[in-house]
Amino acid sequence: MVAPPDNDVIWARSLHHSHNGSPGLGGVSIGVRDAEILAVTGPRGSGKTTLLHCLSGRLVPQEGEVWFNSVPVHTMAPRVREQLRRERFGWISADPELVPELTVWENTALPLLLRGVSHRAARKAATEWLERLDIAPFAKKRPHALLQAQRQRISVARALCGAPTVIFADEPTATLHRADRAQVLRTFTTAARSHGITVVLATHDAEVAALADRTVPLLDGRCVATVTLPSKPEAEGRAACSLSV
Ligand SMILES: Nc1ncnc2c1ncn2[C@@H]1O[C@H](COP(=O)(O)OP(=O)(O)OP(=O)(O)O)[C@@H](O)[C@H]1O
Repeated sequence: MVAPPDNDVIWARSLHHSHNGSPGLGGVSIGVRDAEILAVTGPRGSGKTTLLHCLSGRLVPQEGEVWFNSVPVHTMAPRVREQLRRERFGWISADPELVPELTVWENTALPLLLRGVSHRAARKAATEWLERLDIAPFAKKRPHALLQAQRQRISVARALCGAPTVIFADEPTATLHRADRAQVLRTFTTAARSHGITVVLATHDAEVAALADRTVPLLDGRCVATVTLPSKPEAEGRAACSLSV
């Protein structure tokens, strides 16, 4: 095994994975730097979800390596991988995947409660994130009483509440209306940047990808290029434009 570069939080080499014979990934290598927002883009079926599942340890690739902070994930026992995901990663998908029996604040605080943080401290942290996402008034309600857009905000709050090292966001705003989408994404990316959270964001939406520092386009399960976006005022020092295949 080749050790990954020190400055990559997530590093993967030559990932291959097929789903019951249907090709998902055909040899993807990727490095995700500390505190960057990386967009994985591509049309439907290009392998974005499969890649995020492999990078986050949800799925073990049939071939290839995944490393997190220089620790191999692909060789971890399932329980260790699950612990890594619970303690260091956050996950947001297009479908909020909330626990229907729990209230909004309990759903938000879940990553902390699962780690044994006290109810009082977990509730305080959850309330802060719910306020930032403008859904604090619903804290005591259950998910079914909320609109889809509000439920999606809870799943964003839950991912941030766990103070993870990396958040994997798979089409996080695909089901939201345009105005909602812009606000949720702005809150999410601003929070990730201010807390130094690395984000791997899968999207087929160019407007969403434009919020990232760097874009990795996929096509038919392969990387076609890596694009570093022109530096923004808050991203001084990044390369103006680079292209590599
Ligand atoms: N559980 C599965 N069973 C069978 N085939 C699958 C499964 N999951 C993904 N695939 C196939 O793997 C390929 C990559 O799918 P994947 O969902 O990773 O792409 P994607 O870029 O995320 O697409 P989308 O934007 O539609 O979610 C597609 O051809 C898809 O049909």
